[in-house]
Amino acid sequence: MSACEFESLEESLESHLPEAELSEVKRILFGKETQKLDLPSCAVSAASERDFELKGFRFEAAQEQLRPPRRVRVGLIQNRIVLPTDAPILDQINAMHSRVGEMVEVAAMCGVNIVCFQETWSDHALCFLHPRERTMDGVCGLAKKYNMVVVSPILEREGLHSTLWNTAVVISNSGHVLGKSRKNHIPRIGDFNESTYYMEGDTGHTVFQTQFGNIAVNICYGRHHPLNWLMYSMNGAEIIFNPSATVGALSEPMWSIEARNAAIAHHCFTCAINRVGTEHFKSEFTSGDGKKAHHDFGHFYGSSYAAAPDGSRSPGLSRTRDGLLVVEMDLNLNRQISDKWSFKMTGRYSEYAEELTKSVRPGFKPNIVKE
Ligand SMILES: NC(=O)NCCC(=O)O
Repeated sequence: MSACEFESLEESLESHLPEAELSEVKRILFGKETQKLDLPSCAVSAASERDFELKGFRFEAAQEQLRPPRRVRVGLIQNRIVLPTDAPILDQINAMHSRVGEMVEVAAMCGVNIVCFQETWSDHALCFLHPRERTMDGVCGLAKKYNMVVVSPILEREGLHSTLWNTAVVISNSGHVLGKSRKNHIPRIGDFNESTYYMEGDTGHTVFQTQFGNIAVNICYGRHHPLNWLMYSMNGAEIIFNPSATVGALSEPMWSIEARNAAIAHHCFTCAINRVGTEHFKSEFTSGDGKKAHHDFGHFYGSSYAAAPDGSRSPGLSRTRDGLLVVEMDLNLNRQISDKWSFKMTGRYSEYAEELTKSVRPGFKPNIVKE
């Protein structure tokens, strides 16, 4: 079986482990079990007709006496490209818009309040040639129509000098652009040599206050930087989205750990969304890493999931299919876990800040005791 045919870790465990062992394995691997959401039958049949996976799970929090629950439904959308990479650009754009549009419609049927698409969802190559406004108009319309906050990661072309940023635009459920978060760590690894075309983001660690909670966006490669997650959380993020585009050979063993670890470390929810499929390019390319010239990046393995501050995580979407993951989270869980584990209270942040500042200054001498 090739890497792009293997459906998912969960499916493999379920089909091979005896029932009694399966629940223990899942408890140890995935934490407290997330309950399946009862999704409306119109949504289930629409997803099946439109040929994408639909899954829904709930993270529970304890009932509190002084605060009502703060339940939010989040939708994570992963999708493959619709047309080949050499189809006319406008056809590719339109096809992608209608594909994602029909998935958002199903998210609305499922009562989703905040939806997040994968990194540069309307495609890297397209966005270069494609004025941002066109993408934005359509997405703002969806946000307003469905009363949904939309996190829309795009390629942003800015200003007279055409600076290119890898940006997530956050659109309020009113249909207005609330703001944007630019990718602040740009990869220089393998075929992801993005530093040749994107600038390092300059929007800091912005958090967006929405009707459904305070959200932030840590784009793709930013998830490898623990301090990046920390800073979104320091600014009050209750849910941090990680729209990504990454391939199996490079990052798959890290995928299930990084966003989940951030949820644990910062008492917040995190949502990791990855592209899916293998995309072929007519022209061969190399990335100066000793590999032979090739026509694709490898397999984008999907596997989008959400993680909670108590260390639990939802099952992932498929590694091979388009999908919508609906996750209900009670944001009260963040403070409940913070009261229990107190990482924010016990963290020695001013001490780290002081030592860190010294360590990046010229002449820094590491604190090592030698015999
Ligand atoms: N899109 C992107 O930043 N990819 C880099 C590879 C990775 O971080 O897994």
